[in-house]
Amino acid sequence: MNDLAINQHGKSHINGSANQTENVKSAPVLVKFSSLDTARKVFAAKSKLAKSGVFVLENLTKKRRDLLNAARSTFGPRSMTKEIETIISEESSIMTMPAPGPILNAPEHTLTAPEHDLTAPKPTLTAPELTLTDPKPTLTVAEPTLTAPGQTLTAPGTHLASLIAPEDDSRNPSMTLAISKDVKGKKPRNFFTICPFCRRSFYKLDKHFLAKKGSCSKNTNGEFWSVKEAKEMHELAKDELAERSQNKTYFLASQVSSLVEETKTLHGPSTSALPQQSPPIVETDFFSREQLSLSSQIRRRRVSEESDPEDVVDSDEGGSLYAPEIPEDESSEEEEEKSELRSEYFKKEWNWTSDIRKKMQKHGLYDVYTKNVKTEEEAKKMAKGIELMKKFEKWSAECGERSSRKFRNPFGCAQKIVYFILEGTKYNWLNFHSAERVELFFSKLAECGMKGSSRNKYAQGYSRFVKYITSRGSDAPPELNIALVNSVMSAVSFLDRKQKSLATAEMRHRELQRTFNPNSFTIDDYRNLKAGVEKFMAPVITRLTRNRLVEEDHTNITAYICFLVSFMYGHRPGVPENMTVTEFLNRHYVEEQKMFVILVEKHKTASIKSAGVALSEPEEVIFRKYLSFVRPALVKPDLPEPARAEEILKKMSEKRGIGADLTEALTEASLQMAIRRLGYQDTVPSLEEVQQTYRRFRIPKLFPSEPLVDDYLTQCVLNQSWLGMTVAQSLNKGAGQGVYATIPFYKNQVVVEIHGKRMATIEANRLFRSLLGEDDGSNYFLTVDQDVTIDAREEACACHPHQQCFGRLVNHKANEDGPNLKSKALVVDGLKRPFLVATRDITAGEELCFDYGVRPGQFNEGYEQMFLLPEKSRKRKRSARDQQG
Ligand SMILES: C[S@@+](CC[C@H](N)C(=O)[O-])C[C@H]1O[C@@H](n2cnc3c(N)ncnc32)[C@H](O)[C@@H]1O
Repeated sequence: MNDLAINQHGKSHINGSANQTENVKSAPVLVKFSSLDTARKVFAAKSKLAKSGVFVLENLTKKRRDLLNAARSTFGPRSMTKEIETIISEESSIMTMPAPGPILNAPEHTLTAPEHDLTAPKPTLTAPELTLTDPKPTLTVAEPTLTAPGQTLTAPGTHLASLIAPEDDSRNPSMTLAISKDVKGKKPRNFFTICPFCRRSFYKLDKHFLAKKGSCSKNTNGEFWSVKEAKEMHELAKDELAERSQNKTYFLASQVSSLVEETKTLHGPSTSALPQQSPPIVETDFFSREQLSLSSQIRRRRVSEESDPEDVVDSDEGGSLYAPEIPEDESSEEEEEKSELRSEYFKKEWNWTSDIRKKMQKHGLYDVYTKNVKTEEEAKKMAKGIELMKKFEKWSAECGERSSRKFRNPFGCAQKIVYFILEGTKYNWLNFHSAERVELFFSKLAECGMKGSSRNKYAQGYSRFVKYITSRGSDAPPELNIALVNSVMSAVSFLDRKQKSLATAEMRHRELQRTFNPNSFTIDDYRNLKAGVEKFMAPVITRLTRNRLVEEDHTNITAYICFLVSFMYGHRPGVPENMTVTEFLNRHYVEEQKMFVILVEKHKTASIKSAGVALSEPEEVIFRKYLSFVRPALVKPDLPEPARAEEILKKMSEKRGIGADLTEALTEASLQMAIRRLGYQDTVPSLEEVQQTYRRFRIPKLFPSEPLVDDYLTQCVLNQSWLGMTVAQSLNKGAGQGVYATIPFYKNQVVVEIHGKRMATIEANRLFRSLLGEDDGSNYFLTVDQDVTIDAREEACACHPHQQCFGRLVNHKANEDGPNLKSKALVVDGLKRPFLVATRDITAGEELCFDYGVRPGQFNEGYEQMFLLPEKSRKRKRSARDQQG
C-alpha cells in the first residue's frame, strides 16, 4: 500500500457499520482506484497481507457475479477462478481483455458471453474501488463499473481466449504440433494454444496476454508490431471472432492459426514480419549460406515454373530446407503455398503409414513386428531387461553419468562412451573421459549382467559409413585413409572387447592400457575423419540443396545420417533408421543448446527407453530432407498379400537353389528379421526388398583362398547366429540329428564355429577319460591346442542360452569322398576358436560333416565307437555281437 501515491486512490468509504462482537467480520472498506493498473498492483500484492487479517477481494457487480455463477454451473465450480478483470477456466479461459492503449484508451471489462451487446459503443471508464476496514480490515477491489453495455472482442488477442474443444486430434501430425505433447496417448485435457503474434504455444494464452498487457505484439525476433498493424489485425479478425463468440463456437489452435493466416493474406506484405516457427539456420563450413540462398532461389524459380501443384510436391518436397529469409522477393503467398504443400506431404506420408499399419494388423504381422505379442518367455526376458536396466541406471549414475533431464537421457547408452572419451571435454557434464571412470563403469555394467547384449551393433554405424567412403577409391578424400579407418575401428571395438573382457580384471586392465595408448585413435584422428566426411559430403549437400540428387546420393545421405547419429552421438544406426515421421514432427527445440531433440522409441529390438538424438540446426535440416525425400524414395508403399508373399518365398528358394524340403530356413521370423535390419518402421518395405537384403546378408561377396576373419565372422561368433544351415535327421544310420546347408558355401568359407565351454586341455582330458564308453559324451570335446579344449556337451552354451549352436551337431565322416568341412583354429575377437571351414564348394541341401580325427580303438582297449568304423565292419561287428548276445 505504501507504494501507492495518494492520487492513485479514488474514493473510499466504509460499507455499513463495524460490528463489535468477536465472531463477526468488520465492515468492508470500499476503495476505488484511479486506474485499472493500480487496482491490479494491489490485487497482485494481496498475498503479502497473508496472516495480517486484511483481505483483498474484488467487488463484483451483480451482473458479473451472476455471470461467474453461470460459468461455474456450466463448467464446474473448480474449473472457474477469478482474477481482477478476468474469469478464467481451468482448460482455457473466458475472459475480457483490455485493449492495447492505442486502440482504446481505457480498459473495458466484459465476459464473452453471448448475451452481451456487441454493437455497443465504447464504455466510459470509472475507477475501481478498494475497501479498508479497521481493526480487522478487509481490502476489496471493486469491479470497475461498466457504464455502457458490455463491449467485447476489442483486443487483438481476445479471440484466442476461447475454449479449446477437447477433441483428440493427436493423430493428425500438424495438429499434434499445435497442442500439448502431453496429450499423446492420454485423454486430452490441457491444450496449448499458439499465440498468433509470437507463435509460441501457451497453456493459458490469456495469461500470456495479460503478461503482455493485453497484446503480445512481439515476435520471436524481438520486433514489435506497429500500432497500425496490431490495430488492423484486430479489425480484420473482429467480426469473425464476434460471430464465433456469439455462437459459442470454440476453435482449436489450428483454427486459430488459420484465422491468423487469413488475416495475413488479407494483410499482404505487411505481415511478412510474422516470425518463422523455426530458428534461423546456423552456418557451417559444409552448409554455407550461399548454398542455401542459391537453393532458395532455385526453388523459387522451380515453383514458379511448375504449374501443376502435384508436381510441385514431388519435385520440390526435397527443397524444404530452411533458407535465409529474403523478404523483398519472397512473397508470403508463395511461402504459404509451400508450407501448405509441406504439411500436405506429411499428411500423405502419415496416411500412408497408417494404411500400412492397418494392412499389417490385418495379416497379424503388426503385433509380431511391434513385439506387442509377448510370449511368457518374452515377457520374462523383458522383465529381466527392465530390472537390469534399472540397476544399470543406478550404477551409471554412480559412475558419474549426469544426463540432463531436458534431453531425457539421450546419452544413456554404454556405446556413447566412445564419443565421450573422444570429445569428453565438450560434454563435460558427462565426465566420461577418464580411464578410471570408464573402468568403473564397465565393471558395474558387468555386475548388472550387461555383457554385451547389443555388442557390435554400435560398430555397424561407424564401419558402415567409413568403409563405404573408403571403398569409393579415388572419390574418397585423402583424410580418409585405411590407417585412419583402422584406428577408428580399433577405438570402436574397444567397447566390444571391453564388454567381453569384463570376465577377468587382468584383461580389463590390459584393454584399458591399450585403448588409452596415445598411439591409438586420437582426438585429431577423430577431427580429421569428421573433416573428411564433411568434405566428402559437401557436393552431395550442394546437390541436396539444389534438388539435383543423383541416384547414389540416396545411399550417401542415408549413410551420412547413420554417421551423424552413430559417430557423433554414439547411437546405433537403428536410431535414424527406425525414427518415425511422427517422432520427427514431435521434435523440440532447446534454446540454450540450439539443438533439436528427437526421441526415438523403437530403436532396437528390445527398446526399453527412448533414444534421444540432439541435432544441430543444419543436421536437423538434413534429417528433414532425409525423411521427406530420401527415405520415401527408397521404400515401396505396400506389403503384398499373404498369397503373393508365398509366391515370393518360393521364387526366393528357387533362385537360391534350395530344395523344397529345406525351405523352413525362410520362416516369417527370418523375414521379419530382415525387415528389421532394413530399419524401417513407419515405411515398411515390400518383401522383394527384404529378399534383396536377405541375400545380401547371407551370401558372401568374397571367394577367399584362405578362411577370412572379418567383421561379419566376428559378429556371427559373438551372436552365435549362423546363417545358411538347419538341423534335420542325419543321413547316417543311427547318427541322430545332423546339420544341412540351406545355402551354397564356397571353398574356404568359414561355415560355423564349434562353440561350447572353454576349458584347460589337461582338465578336459581328465573329464574325457572319465566319460569314455559313454557314446553321448566323449565325442563332444574338441581340442583347439595344448591349452584350450572346447566342451560342447551342453545343448545351449551359457553365453548364448537362446541360440542354436550348430557346430556341435555336425556329424563325422572320413570316407573316400572326404568330408565337406575341416576343422581349423582361428583367432576371432581375441580368442583362438575352432571353426569348420568348407573343403570344397558345398551346395544347398548337403549334409555338413567333418573328420572327427579319432579312429576306432584309439582310446581304450576294448572300447570302440561303432560309428567310426566303416559301414561294412560295422555291420560285421553288429551281427557278431548279436550272435554272442
Ligand atoms: C558331436 S555329436 C553329433 C551330433 C549328433 N548326431 C546328435 O544328434 O546330437 C557326435 C555323435 O554323433 C553320432 N555320430 C556322428 N557322426 C556319425 C556317423 N557318421 N555315423 C553315426 N553316428 C554318428 C555319434 O553318436 C557321436 O557320438
